Amino acid sequence: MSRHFVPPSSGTSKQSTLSFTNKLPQKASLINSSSSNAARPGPGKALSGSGLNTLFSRTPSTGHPAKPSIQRTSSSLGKRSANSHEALRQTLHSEDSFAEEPVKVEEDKVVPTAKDALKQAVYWEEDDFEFDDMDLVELGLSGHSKQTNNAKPIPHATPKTNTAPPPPKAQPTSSPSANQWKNQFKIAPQAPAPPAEPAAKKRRTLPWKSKEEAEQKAKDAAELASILAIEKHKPAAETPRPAKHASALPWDKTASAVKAAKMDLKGKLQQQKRALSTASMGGNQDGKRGQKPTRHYMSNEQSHVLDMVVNEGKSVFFTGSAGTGKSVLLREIITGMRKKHKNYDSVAITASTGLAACNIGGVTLHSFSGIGLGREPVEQLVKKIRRNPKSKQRWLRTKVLIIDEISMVDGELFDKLEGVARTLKNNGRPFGGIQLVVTGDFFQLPPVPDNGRAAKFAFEGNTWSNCVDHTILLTHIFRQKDPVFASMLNEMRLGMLSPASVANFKKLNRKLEFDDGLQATELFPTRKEVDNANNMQLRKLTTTSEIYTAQDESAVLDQQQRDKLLANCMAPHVLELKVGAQVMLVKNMDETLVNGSLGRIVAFMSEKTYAMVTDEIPGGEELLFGSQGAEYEGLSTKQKAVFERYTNEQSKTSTTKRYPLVQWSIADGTQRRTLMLPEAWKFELPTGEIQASRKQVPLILAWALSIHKAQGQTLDRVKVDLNKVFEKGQAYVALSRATTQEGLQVLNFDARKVMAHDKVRSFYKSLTSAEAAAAGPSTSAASVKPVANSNKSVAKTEDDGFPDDDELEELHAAPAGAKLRQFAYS
Ligand SMILES: Nc1ncnc2c1ncn2[C@@H]1O[C@H](COP(=O)(O)OP(=O)(O)OP(=O)(O)O)[C@@H](O)[C@H]1O
Repeated sequence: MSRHFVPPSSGTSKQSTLSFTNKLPQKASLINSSSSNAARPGPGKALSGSGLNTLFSRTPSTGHPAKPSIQRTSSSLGKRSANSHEALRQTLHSEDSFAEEPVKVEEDKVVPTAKDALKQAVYWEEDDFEFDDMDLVELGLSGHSKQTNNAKPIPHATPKTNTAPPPPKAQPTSSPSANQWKNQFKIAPQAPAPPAEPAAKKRRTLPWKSKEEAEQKAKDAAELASILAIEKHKPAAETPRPAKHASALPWDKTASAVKAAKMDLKGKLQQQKRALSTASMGGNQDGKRGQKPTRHYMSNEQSHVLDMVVNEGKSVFFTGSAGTGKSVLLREIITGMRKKHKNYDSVAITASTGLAACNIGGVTLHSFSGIGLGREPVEQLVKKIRRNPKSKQRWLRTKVLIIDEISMVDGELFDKLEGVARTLKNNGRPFGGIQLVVTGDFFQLPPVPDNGRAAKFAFEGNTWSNCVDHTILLTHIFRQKDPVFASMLNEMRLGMLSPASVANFKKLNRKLEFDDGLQATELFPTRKEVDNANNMQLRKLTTTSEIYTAQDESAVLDQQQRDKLLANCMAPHVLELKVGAQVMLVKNMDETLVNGSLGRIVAFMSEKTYAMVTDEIPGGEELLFGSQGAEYEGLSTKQKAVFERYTNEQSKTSTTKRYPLVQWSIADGTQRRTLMLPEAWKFELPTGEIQASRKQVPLILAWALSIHKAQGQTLDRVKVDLNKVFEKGQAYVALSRATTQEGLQVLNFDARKVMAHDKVRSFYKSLTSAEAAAAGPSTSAASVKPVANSNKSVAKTEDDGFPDDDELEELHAAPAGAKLRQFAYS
């Protein structure tokens, strides 16, 4: 049965209360007595508790309770607290403790009046029950009760007292009370047992981890050695304290605490290392976790847009010619929006093509919206989405919709999505109140025609002007530093070339030669042309092929869907490489090795050999692959061992996993070699759900590249044959990848091939600069126009049938004609 400090009020409540209040003054007065000799009180007798006196008495000056002195020994504490607590226990537990009874007064003592005593007893302050004091009471009592074996625990308001704390021995314990106790009182010293190291197990580890681990082990060993050196000199009388409450001093640590600290440190160092490598890696896909893009300082116009979008929450379309930093700005916006909107799926990141979506860690607009081909009227599309809870939730949760490469989004599709958003969100504002962040350059690749219907540009959509608060033109070109070249490209973009620019472009019809032997990457409209060109070059090499097959995974898609989605990945499923092959990096690695960097394979080797060559043998890498070469006989024993290891790896029978060692030609003219290990690409929905992932060596053959894949890239060496270019915008996209005229070769330049849409030209005439837009809106969202939807054909299934990037390539490459339209949509 539980016992109550205050008697229960049922039945004789009035009497009980009375007897308690009458009794309290005399007990309380004695609690505050300064007598050090505790008189054992009998039932109803006066209580003198020195232990409690210590705890609750106030210092005259401050009126606060005096803290227990830490110089006390455990025996004195035990005795005093035992006396006081036993007295208190007996008083409180005695059946007549709260009975009305005349107060017995000792003659030589000043007897306080009931009022005075009550005052002293009741007027405790908040900090009278500080943690230390409370713990001490509990420990003193319990410790004593264990020792004497006859005292019962004091009934307590909390069930804590039911747990008997350990006796005051120096063994570490997890009980906070015991730790508290030990931290406050000196205990007979005990020699710490020598740390028993568990038998070292042979750890299995990946080969490429060995270098990292060796470094880590050396650091850990040094740290442990320094700790142990200090441990040697620590005072023998000290008792090791439990790790949880140990001081920061190394000699206060137990062997297990040292080990725990070591593990902790190791974890932290690894975390730091991961963070560092993550920060230095530039992502071309996953903006929120894993790879992060190289950060740039935003220009004024980029900052204006960033501010408008992130801080002011404006719906914005920002555009500008190739190389004005739209993609860089978009990545900053995504980062800002993710910070602003804590819910992961509030910000939907989409693009018109799979590749562009992959570049910003998003999904295609079609995939996000769940409308399949989107040919039905809005009402039917809404029904379709409502039938799919995932699509519906995506729409309902979306607060911000980001669309990259808007030039390839059809105007009708844009209108339909606007209608869908308004209906699903049950919100009459443009796009159902979703903030739109749209970017792209309408002078670049246009939307593909749909089922024989000429495609409209998104800006031609009925709802475009209502949905976009600001349309902003970025004007500073980062990619081409040469103003003449930048202006040549700008004229070409508008399809209005001056005779001087035509002459300059014609001058670029010459063969490019580079000291490093690398060729300019030729850009073609179709993937077929690209594959032919690359394979032809690869076959010319007499070295042995090394095949890398991607590790593709998906927990939610079937194989066909997964393969279709992963076809948008820059890294191919199967990659055939040879020593001497020209390759392009398809992921940002650091400041100098970026998406688009060009290099040549110089060797294939295991990570272990690479680590030995680069770290253990001074100049080993240079000896193996440098221009000097190496005379075997002149090498040291260590060098010979590595060379033999490397040679063995090259044999056909070797099963060691080897990776390509690439010699990169950096833009500043320097060279650099790196061993290329597999990297991961993840395709995620706005909810963060991973649809599919690919792990592959981040390289592609780079003698040739499709214009479609090149869109968005910055390349130092480019070759374009304009005879092969058909679609408006293609020539501009291809030529504007180049950073310099020196790095650009143009075959068959013809001004008539450089075409621009009149509609696009007039649309751009209406745009304002970023600074002007920051001053006020250029278009206003007044009222929402109804969306006309007349196409009644039925789509197959959700996300099914929309042309993938290969098909888009074909469509862009084709001269206008029905044949390819059928290919895409039939
Ligand atoms: N604020 C900046 N500071 C320095 N360099 C920048 C900045 N913004 C962009 N760049 C550089 O300019 C080049 C082009 O940038 P980006 O690819 O973002 O342009 P873009 O407008 O998206 O081009 P495109 O339309 O051709 O895809 C890149 O090399 C990029 O690193």
